[in-house]
Amino acid sequence: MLYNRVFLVGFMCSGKSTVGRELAHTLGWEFVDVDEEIQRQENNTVAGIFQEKGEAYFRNLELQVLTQLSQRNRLVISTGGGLGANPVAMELMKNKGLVVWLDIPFQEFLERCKGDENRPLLKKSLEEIQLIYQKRKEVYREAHLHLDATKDVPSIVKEIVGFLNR
Ligand SMILES: Nc1ncnc2c1ncn2[C@@H]1O[C@H](COP(=O)(O)OP(=O)(O)OP(=O)(O)O)[C@@H](O)[C@H]1O
Ligand SMILES: O=C(O)C1=C[C@@H](O)[C@@H](O)[C@H](O)C1
Ligand SMILES: [Mg+2]
Repeated sequence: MLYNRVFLVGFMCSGKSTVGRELAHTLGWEFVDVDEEIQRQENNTVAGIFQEKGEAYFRNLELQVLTQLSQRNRLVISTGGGLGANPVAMELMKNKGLVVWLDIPFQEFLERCKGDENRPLLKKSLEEIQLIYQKRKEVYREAHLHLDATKDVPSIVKEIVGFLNR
């Protein structure tokens, strides 16, 4: 296989954590979710880190954790919604593995994500979130593989495995 790592990127609630876990299981690889790894290292929630240390601190930590993880092999890495939209992170991921964009329409994001207390960005107005959604696509679209993430999880996993084995 050409790749040792798969990075999943996409907007909030596109399914990065859900698909990542299933994909790792199918490949027999390890799975790490960057948000969960940060929460473990900081012994705090994402919302708590944003509140107590600020967003810039969180964004810097995301990049550090991604760099550490990019040195491990046979690993599926689910990124946070903002990390995959950082051009520096995108460049790093593309050099280190297969980058997959899980793409969902804005409406689907609203339905899946509404009411989630642990996502600080959801405190912004709908107009602001929609702008962030549009802007992030400019970076997400640099991924190697662009998938319709409204499909069911097993179909998405199958597409990624098919691409890895092509
Ligand atoms: N393909 C899918 N079809 C239907 N529901 C899905 C699908 N993938 C994920 N979901 C659901 O959408 C919600 C968000 O999924 P998940 O937490 O995996 O997204 P995420 O991309 O990791 O979000 P975040 O950016 O906040 O980390 C969950 O309730 C999950 O069960
Ligand atoms: O879209 C974002 O900017 C974020 C998404 C989540 O995965 C977390 O990383 C955090 O809530 C920020
Ligand atoms: Mg997640």
